[in-house]
Amino acid sequence: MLTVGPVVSPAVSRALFSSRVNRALSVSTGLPGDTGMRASVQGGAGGSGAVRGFQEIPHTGSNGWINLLRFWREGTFNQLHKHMEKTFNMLGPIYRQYLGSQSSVNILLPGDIGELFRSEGLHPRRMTLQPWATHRETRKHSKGVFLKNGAEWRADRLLLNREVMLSSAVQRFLPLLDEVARDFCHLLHRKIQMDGHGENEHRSLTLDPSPDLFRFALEASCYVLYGERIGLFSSNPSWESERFIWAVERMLATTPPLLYLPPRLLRRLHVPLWTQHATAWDHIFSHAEARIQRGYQRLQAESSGTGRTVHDSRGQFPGGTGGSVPGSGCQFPGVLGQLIERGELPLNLIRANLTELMAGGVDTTAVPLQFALFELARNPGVQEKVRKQVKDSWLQAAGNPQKALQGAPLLKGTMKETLRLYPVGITVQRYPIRDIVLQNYRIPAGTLVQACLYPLGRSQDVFQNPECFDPSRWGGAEAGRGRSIEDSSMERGSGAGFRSLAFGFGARQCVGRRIAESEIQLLLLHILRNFHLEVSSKEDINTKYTLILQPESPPTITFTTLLSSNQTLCPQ
Ligand code: HEM
Repeated sequence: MLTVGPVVSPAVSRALFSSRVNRALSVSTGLPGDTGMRASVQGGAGGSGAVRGFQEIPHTGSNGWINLLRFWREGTFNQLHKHMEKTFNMLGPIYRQYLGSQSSVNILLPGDIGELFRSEGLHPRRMTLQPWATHRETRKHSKGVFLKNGAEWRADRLLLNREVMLSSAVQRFLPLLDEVARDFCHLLHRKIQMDGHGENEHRSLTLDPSPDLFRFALEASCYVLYGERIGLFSSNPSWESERFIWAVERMLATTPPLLYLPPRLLRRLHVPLWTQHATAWDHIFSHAEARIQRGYQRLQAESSGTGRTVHDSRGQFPGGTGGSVPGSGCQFPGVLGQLIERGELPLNLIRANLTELMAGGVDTTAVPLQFALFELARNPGVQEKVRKQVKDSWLQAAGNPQKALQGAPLLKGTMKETLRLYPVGITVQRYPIRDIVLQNYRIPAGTLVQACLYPLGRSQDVFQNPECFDPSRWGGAEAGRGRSIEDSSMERGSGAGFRSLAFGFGARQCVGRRIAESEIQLLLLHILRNFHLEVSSKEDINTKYTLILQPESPPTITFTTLLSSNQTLCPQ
């Protein structure tokens, strides 16, 4: 459903855009195009469906198409996070955003966000990424949990949770991720030995670690999903994996501008943006398909002679013979093996979900690692504090990765602090299933509401000294050393549990959360044990939004060795 507004010249619309509240032009009838639902109009000027008395929620211009044109012309799409922050500063903690055919209510305060999540219902819904859905429909691919809704979503999700979210699952994959994180450090040691300078024990090398971080994330994902290493740290990593990393980046970068336009029309018109988007997805699917086939065949080969049966009554991978047993039981066969073995999820859905996990699992972990290394490098005091805890914990844990992480809560604090300042997804969205009241405005059920994480993480109303990178604000400094700096404000404000939301919330939160948390923390743990980090400039890093938040140009870091490569191998 479109938002209807009067036609105005660009100059006039620009002026209106920057005005505080544009009530004069608001003749909006409208509701979220995305839901296809029309929530009841509650009255008030413009009838946008959310009223306090007869006031409309503040907004920055009610014609979504004019706003869209302006965003396009001014290049706002890749600065959407900054645009949101500015708009909150201008209009207060709630505003309505009209963009193309979509309208959303944007909020920022933890108390309001808590209220939103309390009304998400049994089958929470996010904004549909229509370009992704259109790609699946045109190529006749099944959808995975990211794109499904309702009871269908829940059924798949419960099966996936068992393989990747439960603590028993984490125990299975943690050693694999630990192995990949150590290998990353060996690779870095080799590079420093070859190309670095300085004394034997303390050699340094300045480099952009991003390409290796992306390889790390893909290697780690594949190990967990397929139970198999793919050799990305070897001297000649496979070309198809490099292409996969490139394809995920293209797919993400082409998504935001397509979100507000009708993808089916763009497809029919062969608009280049759509073609690029669809081609990127095709690469992602063919890479995932090849991996799944290989994994399946390997599982069959490994299982021959064991006498257990695969539950294959609900479908078969083309080319697979079916009926054999994956895994001998003593080795983790990867999420793929586990799902096949259980036989509860049809094979087309295993394929759909593993492809989503692959696509969702690389940039989302590599990018926060870029930011975390940068922040640790430009805050040497923080770096030392975290390193000290890590080293003590590592000694205590005697090489057990789970114990090592438990004993170093500042690592978790580092990850949370990184995601506070640089949330991968700049918003989390929900459609409340009942009317809710936020800031005294009534929001009808079915309205798209966005919790805006980037402005939230940088808000002085929510965090003390938000500009400071301080992992101990989340607790975890040495025991008995007093309270974290957030303690007092947590008690003061409402919604204390809704400040750290980078992985979303509740039943629909990120299904890859445990994988990502383990990957990020283990890599930081091994890097801090092995290397000292420095940056040449302490200037803030510029960021861009390409569906996820990324550095505009990847930070360059100087790594200096603290341990020799041999010492990394030893548990202590
Ligand atoms: C730091 C890393 C990551 C962050 C910050 C992140 C963030 C998010 C967020 C905010 C959501 C939406 C949650 C909600 O609506 O409440 C989400 C969903 C999802 N994420 Fe992640 N993610 C990360 C890593 C991963 C990884 C490693 C994978 C795959 C292995 C993954 C796969 C998914 C999938 C499939 C969904 C959809 C879940 C559903 O709708 O049921 N993510 N993620």
